[in-house]
Amino acid sequence: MATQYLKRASKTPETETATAQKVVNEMLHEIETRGEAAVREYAKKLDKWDGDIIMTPAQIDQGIKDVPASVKADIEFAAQQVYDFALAQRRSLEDFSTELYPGVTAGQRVIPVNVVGCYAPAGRYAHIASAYMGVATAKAAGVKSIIACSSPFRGGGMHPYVLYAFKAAGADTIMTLGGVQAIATMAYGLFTGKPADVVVGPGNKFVAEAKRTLFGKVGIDVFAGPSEVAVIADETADPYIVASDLVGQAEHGHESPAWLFTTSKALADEVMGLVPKLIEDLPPTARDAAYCAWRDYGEVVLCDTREEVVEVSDRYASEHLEVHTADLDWWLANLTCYGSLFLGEETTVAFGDKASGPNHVLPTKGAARYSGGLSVHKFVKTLTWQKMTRDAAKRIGEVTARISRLEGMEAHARTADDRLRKYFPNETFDRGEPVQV
Ligand SMILES: NC(=O)C1=CN([C@@H]2O[C@H](COP(=O)(O)OP(=O)(O)OC[C@H]3O[C@@H](n4cnc5c(N)ncnc54)[C@H](O)[C@@H]3O)[C@@H](O)[C@H]2O)C=CC1
Ligand SMILES: O=C(O)[C@@H](O)CS(=O)(=O)O
Ligand SMILES: [Zn+2]
Repeated sequence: MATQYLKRASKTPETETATAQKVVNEMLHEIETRGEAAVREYAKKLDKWDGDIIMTPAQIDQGIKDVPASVKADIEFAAQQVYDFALAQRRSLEDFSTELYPGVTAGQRVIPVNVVGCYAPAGRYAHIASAYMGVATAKAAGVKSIIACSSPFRGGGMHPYVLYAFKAAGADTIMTLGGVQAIATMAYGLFTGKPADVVVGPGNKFVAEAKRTLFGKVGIDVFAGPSEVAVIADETADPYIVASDLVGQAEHGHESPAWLFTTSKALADEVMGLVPKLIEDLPPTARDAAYCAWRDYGEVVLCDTREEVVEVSDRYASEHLEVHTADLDWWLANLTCYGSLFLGEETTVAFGDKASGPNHVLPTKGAARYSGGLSVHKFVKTLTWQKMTRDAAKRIGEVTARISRLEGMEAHARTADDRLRKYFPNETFDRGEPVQV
């Protein structure tokens, strides 16, 4: 396969994993052992926060009192888009029952989990959109108790717009806590007495590792760490728009990969020329992040054919994937690994990040090979049930007894025997040879 790296990264999304895991394991051990006291210590040490953890209604009102009406309107619009998309997802999931064999009825119920924890990051930027991405989706799923956490913003309390977004989307409890200590608090039910059944939300490498480590004790949405973007572009693409979209996501942080996969050398050359200029033109926080991200993680891959591009792109399984090419339907039909797909120049990752509707909490580090992003599905359980008539137990009971004995499981077999004997005392059945060992 003829692929050529016109720019190769010195780091991969896995580069920082081991360091983060070490920090997270130590913190989780401390929090598991010493509980709320350890959480308060980390909040003070890492985020300079020693105020209340759970916000009272009066503190919430005070925190949002100066949010301008126009900001409220934008947040409400975007939160509604996310809620409506999630509600459409919820409606696509149906309870059903079916007769599998005469007299054997089985079905599924789709029901929400009881308690969820939603995290919205606020280290480098105030992630207003992440606040409604989690909470509005949990609300659409029908979750009764939604606990929301975001870190104190730059040494102060919770950012007022993040707070407003939590409240507008319908959070029941709001806590001023960031990072590992927030994720652990929600998972263990510290301060609230309500351990979350599922903890969701994006975050930096520490947040993502904390969720990964706690998975099992608590459900999680997906490994949603430092943002990634990939753009697929052919000779029909606009190099300026492509470069702008790569830089648009590289501003997330030092560890945010931006990848270009293309069949056009001319386009690749133009984009590589433009990206540093666009980065140079950014304000300081964004410039610093995007500069390091492009330097360490940026890649440009040139392929001969679009089939090769699909292969490369599926291997990277980027969190966000934009396609700027002719024949968009072909790409939609052929690409299989991405967190969310943005087809055509008219849409862009930022639209999905903030306001279009499909969720922006998405898989990173290759997790898109096996999972999509946050959706209503992550907040519901598909539970199965069954019942049967006595007549149906005849056939099912016989097969069960025989298979149980073939497995060496005599006690299982006897539960079937008992029923056959009780319901059909005058009949004989082939129930297999009793297990002797
Ligand atoms: N995959 C996805 O769906 C999304 C990912 N993101 C990503 O979320 C991330 C947000 O990161 P941040 O701005 O940092 O906010 P954050 O809220 O995730 O992290 C801030 C917290 O990190 C903790 N922390 C900082 N340094 C630490 C250290 N040395 N040891 C232990 N804990 C430490 C602090 O407690 C602080 O509260 C970005 O990487 C962004 O790309 C954002 C939105 C969506
Ligand atoms: O990684 C992501 O999903 C982010 O790009 C979302 S946001 O830009 O932080 O809203
Ligand atoms: Zn983004």
